[in-house]
Amino acid sequence: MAGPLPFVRLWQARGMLLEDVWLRYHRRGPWVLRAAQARIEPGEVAVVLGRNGVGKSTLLQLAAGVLRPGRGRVVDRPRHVGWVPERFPADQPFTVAAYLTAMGRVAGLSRSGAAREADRWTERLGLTRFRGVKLPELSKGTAQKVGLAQAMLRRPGLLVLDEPWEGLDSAARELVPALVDEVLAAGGSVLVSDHRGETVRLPGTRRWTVADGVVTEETSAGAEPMAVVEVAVPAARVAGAVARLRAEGHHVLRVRPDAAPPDAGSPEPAAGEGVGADGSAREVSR
Ligand SMILES: Nc1ncnc2c1ncn2[C@@H]1O[C@H](COP(=O)(O)OP(=O)(O)OP(=O)(O)O)[C@@H](O)[C@H]1O
Repeated sequence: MAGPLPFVRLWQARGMLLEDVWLRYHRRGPWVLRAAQARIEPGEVAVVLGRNGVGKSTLLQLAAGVLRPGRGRVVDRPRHVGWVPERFPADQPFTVAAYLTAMGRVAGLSRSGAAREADRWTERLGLTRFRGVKLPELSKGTAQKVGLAQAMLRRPGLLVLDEPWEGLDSAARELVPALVDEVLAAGGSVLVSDHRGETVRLPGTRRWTVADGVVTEETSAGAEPMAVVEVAVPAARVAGAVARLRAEGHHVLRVRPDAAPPDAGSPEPAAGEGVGADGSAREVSR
């Protein structure tokens, strides 16, 4: 008998909710957002749309916890949030390696864990030769990559990307969908603003449109009830199976490489089986 089969589970999860959120920058200033209401589920991408200056960045910063609402609240924000601002603040006197290691520590990693993840992401984003370079000396595109790396140091339950393609070279732009996929595959969610239409390359199911202070949400899944399915596939065919599930519109949230399905003898799991009592379920079907 071959080794254990990878194990994929489908579930209905509870997501993050912006509940009646209002924000203005000054006490007597105009409200930038009024009574914003939006939800995102684990394993989903929400694309934030709207014309320049309408409040997309403001909405993303509220979701990320960078800004606090004047009224209303953000419910069930994941513990680890990766925030990539539109412009990485490179005016800090650290080298790339020192900055990323320090950010890993801020994210709660151990000293060795922070150094290891800083190394891993430096390499992954093609920043190795900039390790010893100070942030203010970086080009805008390289600094943006440092911004991406810091957001991924501790795998985020919510990754917030403000115009992530701005300023990146084409090789780095190709990486963005892969990073998004990784966050989704681990059961996280992704919020992304994009005025260039690059999000067609992402498996986006929700659209949050901001206009005149109001957020309107659309989702292709709508309020449809979600089915719970567990799928075991031979290890060598994981990539193809995941690609097919995605192509059919399912959300693949995580592949567990070494778990045996608990009900391998039962081809039709009972309704509701696997729904996240232990929070470990990892795939949504619609
Ligand atoms: N720190 C701030 N202080 C005061 N006003 C601000 C601040 N940040 C943003 N604003 C204002 O809030 C409104 C929304 O700005 P925001 O940056 O959220 O829009 P946006 O849709 O992301 O714009 P863009 O597409 O140009 O990035 C704008 O009128 C902007 O001038």
